[in-house]
Amino acid sequence: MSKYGVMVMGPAGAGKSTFCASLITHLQLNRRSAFYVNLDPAAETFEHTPDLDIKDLISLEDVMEEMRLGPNGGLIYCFEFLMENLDFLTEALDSLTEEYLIIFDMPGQIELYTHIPILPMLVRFLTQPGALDIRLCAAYLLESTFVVDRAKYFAGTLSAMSAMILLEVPHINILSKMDLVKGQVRKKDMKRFITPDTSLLDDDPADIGRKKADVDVDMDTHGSTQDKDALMSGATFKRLNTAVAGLIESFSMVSYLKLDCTDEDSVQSILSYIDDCIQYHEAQEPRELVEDAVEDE
Ligand SMILES: Nc1nc2c(ncn2[C@@H]2O[C@H](COP(=O)(O)OP(=O)(O)OP(=O)(O)O)[C@@H](O)[C@H]2O)c(=O)[nH]1
Ligand SMILES: [Mg+2]
Repeated sequence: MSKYGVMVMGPAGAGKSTFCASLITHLQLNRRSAFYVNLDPAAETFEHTPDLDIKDLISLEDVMEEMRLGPNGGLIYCFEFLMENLDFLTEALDSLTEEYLIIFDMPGQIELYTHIPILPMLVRFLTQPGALDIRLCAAYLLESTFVVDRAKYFAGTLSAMSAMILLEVPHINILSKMDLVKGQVRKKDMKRFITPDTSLLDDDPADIGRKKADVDVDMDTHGSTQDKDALMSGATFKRLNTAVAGLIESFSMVSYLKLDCTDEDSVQSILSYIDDCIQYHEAQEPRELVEDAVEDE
């Protein structure tokens, strides 16, 4: 029996857990079954209680204390431990029917998506035919506020592309928290972020619908604007960004869907893409026909 799932990934604070919560609420409202798997050993609070929580296997706090590791090393240890104890996943997921959408809420440490092979191994295990056989879609979230700093946006896009190449499963990229940039970036300029446009690097920030002064104020919240300007405007930095953007363009793999978790239609639209990617409805249709027939009697 096939199972269906989505793995929600992306950098820290991108809105992964919020998206998982919105998705579950939306599925419940539409009488669909969700199975929520928290794979973030540091996550404390949830809008929906996880059906399976990695913290029941191992907690990051314990690992950091007992192994004397920092948060990133601790997280890698937790995932290595999970890979040695895959029964933890098999026992919980094996009996799920094709009705369920299994939602994996992942941690935000970027190392997990770029530096080490643990995630590809986990995905291979979850999707292996004859075993759990989950039809899995990866959803990679990037914060839409990154569009005010093009270097950050292209770096984030590169990490999304890296995850796509590493995981080798159907993949959608999502610009999250769209409500935060509404009215700040013109629609036609937004299109250039939806499908990355390298010429963005040649523009002045004021040209894409925001004043340079506003962007500098944003930067100031993360550190000294003066220092940042000096560091981030050098010719070498520009060449690096152009090379990164050129790489992204030459692969031509990444484009984004827009997500605003506060908008039900937006969540539905992303869910439709996920359903299409994993062909969820193909397995459900015969069941719905039978139900309709019973109702008609
Ligand atoms: N305005 C707005 N805020 C959002 C949205 N999605 C998430 N947030 C906020 O962004 C912050 C981080 O959201 P999380 O869902 O915890 O992000 P995460 O990716 O799970 O974070 P980590 O698990 O720590 O990597 C929270 O304060 C959320 O309320 C959104 O669509 N709009
Ligand atoms: Mg989270």
